[in-house]
Amino acid sequence: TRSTRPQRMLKAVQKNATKGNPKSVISAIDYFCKHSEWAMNVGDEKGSILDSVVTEVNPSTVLELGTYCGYSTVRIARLLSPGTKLITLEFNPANAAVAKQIIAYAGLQDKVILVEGSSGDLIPQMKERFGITTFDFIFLDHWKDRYLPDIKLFEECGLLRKGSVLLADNVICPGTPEYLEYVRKSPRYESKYFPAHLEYTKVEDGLEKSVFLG
Ligand SMILES: Nc1ncc2ncn(CCCCCNC(=O)c3cc(-c4ccc(F)cc4)cc(O)c3O)c2n1
Ligand SMILES: [Mg+2]
Repeated sequence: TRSTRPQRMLKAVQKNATKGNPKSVISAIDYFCKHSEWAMNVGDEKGSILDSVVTEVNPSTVLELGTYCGYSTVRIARLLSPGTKLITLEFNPANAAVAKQIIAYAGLQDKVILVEGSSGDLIPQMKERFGITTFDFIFLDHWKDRYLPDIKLFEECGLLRKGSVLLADNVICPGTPEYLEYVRKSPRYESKYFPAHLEYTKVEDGLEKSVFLG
């Protein structure tokens, strides 16, 4: 049967990247998406903004919603301090299987906990299953209509502390209007928009960074 796009992306990584070299894995995926097949990774332009926010926060506890093939997982994990792990949630088992192999190819498997399931089910389990009190950094890149219910879930579950940083992908394209309205209007968040483009295109998109004020 025909291979899937994530499987072809994995093949491109295994062919063009150097094992244990995260930067080469990132470049191989970006090359594949620019020259072979578009895929919904955060990409290099928005990825550089992601890098700068992760570096600035230097988080000890990290959560990613929507692993897909592991591109942003690799981008984040490569910047974490020794001993720090990131938890990434993916509900599609086939994508999770590809992501696991791409993360391992980058040599970052010891810095990543990949959990299969949906954010709505897993967020309330974070404390008991992973001993998390609060998250320092959260990257939202999953179902766009889950961004708002999930940020409210973070508040209800006491998973945010004064200074927790949430970074949301695709706030323009495909768009997350209710989420944007919430974080920009709420007195409990300080929000900032980083303009960019939809990965590998000239279409307008951007990242919204929201700091929880407690
Ligand atoms: N709740 C829950 N919990 C856990 C989960 N794990 C996975 N999922 C489901 C995630 C499904 C993929 C999400 N990502 C996107 O849909 C996405 C789309 C585009 C895009 C596409 C076509 C265009 F023409 C233009 C833009 C670009 C992006 O950068 C995107 O990130 C989960 N859900
Ligand atoms: Mg995205």
